[in-house]
Amino acid sequence: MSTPPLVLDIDGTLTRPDGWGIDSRVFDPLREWDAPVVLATGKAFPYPIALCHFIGVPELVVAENGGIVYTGDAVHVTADADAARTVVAEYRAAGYDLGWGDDDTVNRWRETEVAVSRDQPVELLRELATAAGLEVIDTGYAYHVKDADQNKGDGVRTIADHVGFDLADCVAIGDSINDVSTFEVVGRSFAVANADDAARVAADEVLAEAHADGTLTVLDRVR
Ligand SMILES: O=C(O)COP(=O)(O)O
Ligand SMILES: [Mg+2]
Repeated sequence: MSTPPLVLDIDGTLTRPDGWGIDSRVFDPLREWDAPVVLATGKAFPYPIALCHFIGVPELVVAENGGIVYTGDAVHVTADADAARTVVAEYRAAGYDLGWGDDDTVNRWRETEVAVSRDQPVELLRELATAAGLEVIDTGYAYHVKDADQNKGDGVRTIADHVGFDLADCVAIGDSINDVSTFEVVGRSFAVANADDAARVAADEVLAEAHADGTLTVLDRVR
């Protein structure tokens, strides 16, 4: 059997056992992976691009939960942030804050949604988002105010079509609700042990190992 293309979430999936920072053990196996490696994340576009660059693999990226898709030769923008920015402005006007400090590097380059820190109260945010026809998803790393149509799975499909690999051959690994749409489009899906309930239910298999330990286990098994 040939090496399968990979679709990898970042936070919770490539992270160290404490949940923060990339586990350096993933760098070499990914750089040497003999098939496409797609990073599919909720983070803003520059983060997964930089990670591909520093791993040393071609840039194939789904960012902002599917709002931005990079096929290696074209950027596809599938959503816009106007409605989410309005919701967040209302949230602020009610006395709340996004929780990232003045410079807000979490949202500075974000084009199609807005992320709010999980240490901020979510009830009013959800209410305002629902009233605007948007949703709030909790990835375990941030609340994302976004268009409900925007998802990672559609972005993965766009990349597979452009690059020319078969989704049925792909192996995906993830940890949260924003990976469910990815799990639905690929051939085989794995949730790491730290995954939330939505990811556990959607995955073909829930791993015994957490974070990068789980991901490294899968890489060993499917290589
Ligand atoms: O941006 C987040 O909240 C989580 O990022 P992830 O999709 O790479 O886990
Ligand atoms: Mg994640």
